Amino acid sequence: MTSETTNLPTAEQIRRAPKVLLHDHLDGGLRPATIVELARETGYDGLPETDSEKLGSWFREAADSGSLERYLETFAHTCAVMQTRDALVRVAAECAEDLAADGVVYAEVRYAPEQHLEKGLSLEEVVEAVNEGFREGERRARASGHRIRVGALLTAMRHAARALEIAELANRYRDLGVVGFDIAGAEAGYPPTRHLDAFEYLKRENNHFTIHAGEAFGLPSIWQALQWCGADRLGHGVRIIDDIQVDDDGGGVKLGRLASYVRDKRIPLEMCPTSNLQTGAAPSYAEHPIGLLRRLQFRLTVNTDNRLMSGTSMSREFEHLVETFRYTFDDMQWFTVNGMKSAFLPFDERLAMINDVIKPGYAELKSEWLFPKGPADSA
Ligand SMILES: O=c1[nH]cnc2c1ncn2[C@@H]1O[C@H](CO)[C@@H](O)[C@H]1O
Ligand SMILES: [Zn+2]
Repeated sequence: MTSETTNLPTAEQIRRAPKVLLHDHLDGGLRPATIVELARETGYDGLPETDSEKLGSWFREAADSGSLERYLETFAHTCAVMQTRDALVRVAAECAEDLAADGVVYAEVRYAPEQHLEKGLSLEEVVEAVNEGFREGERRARASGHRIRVGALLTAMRHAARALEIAELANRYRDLGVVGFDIAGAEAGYPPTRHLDAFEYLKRENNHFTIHAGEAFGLPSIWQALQWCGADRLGHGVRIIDDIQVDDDGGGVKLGRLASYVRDKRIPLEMCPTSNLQTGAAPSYAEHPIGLLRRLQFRLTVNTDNRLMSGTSMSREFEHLVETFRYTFDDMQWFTVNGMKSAFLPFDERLAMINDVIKPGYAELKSEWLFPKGPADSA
């Protein structure tokens, strides 16, 4: 057998490993250079920096605020340049391309259509432009040797009052590129039950939704999202650890009723470690609840949340986890299979992705240590 050290995935192997992403915001993942260009083209003069490198740093620093509310303020600039059809197509195409280049084989990318109406687009035009961009990005990825499938999640903003309308939109575009629904925005003061009508509508339509809950607010938010609203998954959900008691010596662990329910029912948790560090939902990678929840075998998935604001990617999230928790390829595969199991795709397609793409991909990576590297490998 190989030693533990040689068994740890390298950064390059992590990038090549097939990955599944369920929680990524379209307006949180723009390339800085694209923001600069779109601002110039569309006449937006509110950017804090016009040099793309400085702008990238500005987003990371401004988002690193320790508060979700301050973190969310940075989205004003990305949304400002995503108000035309062409801009939305471009941003969506680049998103799919960037994810594919990072080894993501399946992604659900979310955005709030209601935030892209300032220049006269209708909700339908927004959805169609983003879908067109995703299809274009998938084609470009394929042309450069990567395969990715991208589905859209339509988000309603929790402080606003358009959730039912957006849920109906998600239902109308079901099977046409939209795979589900979500609510996002400031959590404290905006409980998920404010939008109960939207969730009840989607349930009657046999549709899928996830809810941002248990990020900036604790157990009541998770409880409402699951037991009142009926969420299929939880965006973040890290505060579920408030319902788990660990003995001082780290030995005994006791789950409360809600934590037991989440684990027993295999409710998928969309973990976004770097984002949680920035908003103050977790103090450090080492102390991030993902470590404990992984040991307790909750159904965890690894996600980026906002690649621009967090200066991250799926590979980088896994690099941090490998470094912190010494996760192996088996752990990576476990998270990835969990992601695919929890996707809002039909069951047969999820199974095929697991058996025909994910498992063979990890088997190949795990076998690499058997074959000594030769000169051909450096090509
Ligand atoms: O981690 C998060 N928690 C809550 N809301 C978020 C998070 N990241 C982004 N958004 C919000 O979702 C909107 C649609 O994509 C973004 O504009 C942002 O306001
Ligand atoms: Zn999010």
